Amino acid sequence: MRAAPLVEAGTFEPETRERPTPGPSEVLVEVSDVGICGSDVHWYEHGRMGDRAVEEPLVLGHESAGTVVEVGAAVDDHAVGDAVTIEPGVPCGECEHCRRGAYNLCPAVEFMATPGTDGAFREYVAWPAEYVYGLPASVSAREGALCEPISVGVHAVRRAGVGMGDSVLVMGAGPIGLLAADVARAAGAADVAVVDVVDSKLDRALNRGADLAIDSRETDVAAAVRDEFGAGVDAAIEATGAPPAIEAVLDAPGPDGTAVLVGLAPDAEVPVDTFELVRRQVDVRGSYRFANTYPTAISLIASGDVDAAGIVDFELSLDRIGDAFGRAAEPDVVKGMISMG
Ligand SMILES: NC(=O)c1ccc[n+]([C@@H]2O[C@H](COP(=O)([O-])OP(=O)(O)OC[C@H]3O[C@@H](n4cnc5c(N)ncnc54)[C@H](O)[C@@H]3O)[C@@H](O)[C@H]2O)c1
Ligand SMILES: C[C@@H](O)[C@H](N)C(=O)O
Repeated sequence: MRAAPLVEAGTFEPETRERPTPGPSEVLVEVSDVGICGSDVHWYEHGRMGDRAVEEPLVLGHESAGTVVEVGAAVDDHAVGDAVTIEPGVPCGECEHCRRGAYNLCPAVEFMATPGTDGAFREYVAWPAEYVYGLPASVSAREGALCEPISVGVHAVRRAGVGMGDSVLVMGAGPIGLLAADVARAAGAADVAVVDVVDSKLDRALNRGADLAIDSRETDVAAAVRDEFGAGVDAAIEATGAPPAIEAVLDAPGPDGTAVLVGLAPDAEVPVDTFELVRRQVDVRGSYRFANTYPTAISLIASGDVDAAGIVDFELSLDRIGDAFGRAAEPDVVKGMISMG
């Protein structure tokens, strides 16, 4: 099979590998569509993420879908020919977090496209059937692959406790922000405001149904929030990782509101006005990856509540993976994808 591992920062070395054989509880998926995530671009540009480095060739890509072509002997809920999406993290199933259902916090999780666990920029993936989900005919493989970033949005919206009639501020109109905005609306939000610093992304947020798009280069977000929502929003979701944006998100909720931090800012220091957070009794919550979200993500696409296809700017074939990563890093691109065909 064809695979395109990253061998060092900036270099993919496409190669031919042996097609994997699924274990008894696994299925073999012929991959058709894979999204390029910001974390893939980070690995590509830097060859490392924090203290983890690419020391062996690493296949990137963890937003994937395709067709089942083989099933292990113990698998009875998938059949050859099923259209499926693959959840990229396989937790241990035994630790305290796994046992209480919060398997996104499993310290032993094997997550695609991190050192030791190859991702999906390859023709075939053998994966535990438990983390492979059937797609209805109304959901394309391209959309199915995007169940992964939708899952990040579903988890964030659940963490935010968004309910009917709520006002929600989403910071960032990248894939996570745009999809989280759709999910918040589906959860019942009456008002959704999206903030970004790129014109085309603000336009895209409005075209997808945001009630308000705030350009934080020109507008003070706190003032805009007070103008529009009085004391503040019910929930604010941070999906940029930019320190000023994190500050604004902590400032956006009104009394008893919630701020959910999704964006990653590994080395940043962010000033926090704890007095204000206490006075307004704001819940500040982290949101890490996702757990038990794939069925919800699939039904949100099928119902039309989440426009997954609408975030995609381009799809290139695997042999153009270097070009695709170059384009994916451009500021006005929301989502690039690789097609394996
Ligand atoms: N917690 C998790 O499990 C998890 C999962 C996936 C992604 N992430 C993180 O979430 C964040 C969003 O992911 P993404 O893939 O959408 O990233 P992205 O970089 O594609 O999108 C971020 C958006 O924020 C905008 N932005 C940058 N600075 C801003 C500012 N000061 N004010 C307003 N907008 C600003 C950018 O223009 C861009 O549209 C990233 O930090 C990513 O690492 C976290
Ligand atoms: C959750 C996933 O999308 C994220 N990029 C991660 O690696 O954690």
